[in-house]
Amino acid sequence: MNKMPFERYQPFETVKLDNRTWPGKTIEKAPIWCSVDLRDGNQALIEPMDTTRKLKMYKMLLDMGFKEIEVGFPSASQTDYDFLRTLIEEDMIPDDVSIQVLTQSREHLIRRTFESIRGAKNVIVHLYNSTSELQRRVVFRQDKQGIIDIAVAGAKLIKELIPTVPETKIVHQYSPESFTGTEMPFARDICEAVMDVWEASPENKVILNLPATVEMSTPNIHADQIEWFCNNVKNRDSVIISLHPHNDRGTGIAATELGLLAGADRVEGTLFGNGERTGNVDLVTLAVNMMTQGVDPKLDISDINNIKETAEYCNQLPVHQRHPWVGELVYTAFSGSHQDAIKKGMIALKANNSNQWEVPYLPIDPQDIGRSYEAIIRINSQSGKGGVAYIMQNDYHMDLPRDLQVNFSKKIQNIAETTGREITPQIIWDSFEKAYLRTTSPVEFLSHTTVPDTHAAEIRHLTAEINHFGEGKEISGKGNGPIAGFTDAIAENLGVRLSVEDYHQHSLTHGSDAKAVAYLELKTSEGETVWGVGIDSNTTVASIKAIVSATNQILEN
Ligand SMILES: CC(=O)SCCNC(=O)CCNC(=O)[C@H](O)C(C)(C)COP(=O)(O)OP(=O)(O)OC[C@H]1O[C@@H](n2cnc3c(N)ncnc32)[C@H](O)[C@@H]1OP(=O)(O)O
Ligand SMILES: CC(C)C(=O)C(=O)O
Repeated sequence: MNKMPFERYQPFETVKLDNRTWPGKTIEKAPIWCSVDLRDGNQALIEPMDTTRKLKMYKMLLDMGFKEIEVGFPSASQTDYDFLRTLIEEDMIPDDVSIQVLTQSREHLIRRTFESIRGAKNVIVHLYNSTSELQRRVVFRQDKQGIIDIAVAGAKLIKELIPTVPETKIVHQYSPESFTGTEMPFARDICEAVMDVWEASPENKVILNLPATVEMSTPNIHADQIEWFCNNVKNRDSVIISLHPHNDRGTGIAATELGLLAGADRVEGTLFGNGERTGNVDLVTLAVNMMTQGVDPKLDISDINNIKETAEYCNQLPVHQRHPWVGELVYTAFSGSHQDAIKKGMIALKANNSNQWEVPYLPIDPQDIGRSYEAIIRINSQSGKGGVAYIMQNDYHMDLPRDLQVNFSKKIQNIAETTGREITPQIIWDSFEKAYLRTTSPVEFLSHTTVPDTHAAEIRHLTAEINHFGEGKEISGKGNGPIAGFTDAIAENLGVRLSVEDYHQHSLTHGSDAKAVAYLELKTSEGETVWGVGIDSNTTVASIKAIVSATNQILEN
């Protein structure tokens, strides 16, 4: 085996943080959410959104309840600029919503940014420059002071330009881009230098956005960095600490949740995690995660399928079938023991009549976010009797007795193994009909009458009209009821000897056209078990049809 070149990489440096508090905390309220779909998400697309797509995304973000939306990098592209002008000129920004615009700390870009926001009511002007040791050395070739100078120059120009937009309330935001790759004391120093320019105060809070521009460490280190920063930045009550995690290591959600425990107030991210490389942190997952802990997420995710379809349209990228909370397969169990537990959990839930959700393998009620129960159980060769019984119950209202479940699931298992394919509810029903509902051929029941015996009141004589291999026939027998009388008639007239071992029935529908289903476990004279099932509006006839079905199985085998 080839050795992996691990020696080319260094472990990420830990943060010296005594008495960290985040491990013992829980998330108790939603953060301030800021969607960056139209900027960070958009800049990572194969084909950036056109105006139609941008508007569709923007409107959906509003519908979801976002109050802060980064609408673009207006100084970087004419499309972003024009889109912002459309939002402002066509009065498409609600009064309680702030639009956010990104700019590098470069004079011409900042000036153009201010031109783009003319006429808007609430704008977050988002200034950034990169601060990590690597970027300082390789990209900017500047020492720490040089990097602080870039940030301060941009901050000063922004302050200077505020009078040019008198109708606009400006909130300041600064990002030490690549924060997580920056020495913490330097990150603090550069942020404080910018805070000083903007005169941050409790009344004039500055947003300090601390990006994990590239996710490079385990989430606990991210949390330590955030807690360190919250503890060490001056005038904590004058700043809003914002997270901007990416997902390079696949732990963007964990890093964000731990970052919130560590003291952050705000989160920037995108729907389903679109964004550079492996994406920004996924705000939908974060919000639903919160809901699962009994916390109001303050975002409306009640129609997650629509959010997904819109995001897929706008981004022209699919959302994975296993994506948390939204993927096509995430509420579906294929494996037998999961299906059995889900089926029992759903029954228990109904019986408890409680509002609290509690079903094994289903961490939320799919209906709470607009998904259905339709696909929670699907059948393949990994499935067991519980799953098959669930489909019969859920899709066809047939509550199979346990021994029939065992008998039937073996047949389904056989089909699944032979075909190697998923077994749809329709195939399950067709197989059930073929196996147990064989009520028309070679024997078909037409009608029956019973009369009491003239000597023994408990004995009744039954006469039945049947079709037998296509020919009308009258058969008769006796017993203590119509079922016993019919099995006797079948034995005497057709030579098929059956004894009833077990009997279950329930109604299938309600109202005047109500039907009943009867499940009969019968034994042949050779001791073989045969299950027959009959459906009819008359419960006695349903049972007789079940005997007919068992008879037909024997006659045809
Ligand atoms: C982590 C993030 O996602 S940050 C956002 C990134 N998004 C984008 O880049 C999308 C939009 N960007 C663009 O369209 C372009 O990059 C523009 C219009 C902003 C700038 O274009 P250009 O000036 O032609 O080129 P380019 O981006 O290569 O400029 C790099 C220069 O800006 C400097 N620079 C980069 N970022 C910053 C910054 N935040 N503040 C100040 N200077 C910066 C670089 O050091 C470099 O300087 P140099 O030319 O002296 O070496
Ligand atoms: C501009 C900043 C916030 C950014 O997009 C990043 O660091 O990923």
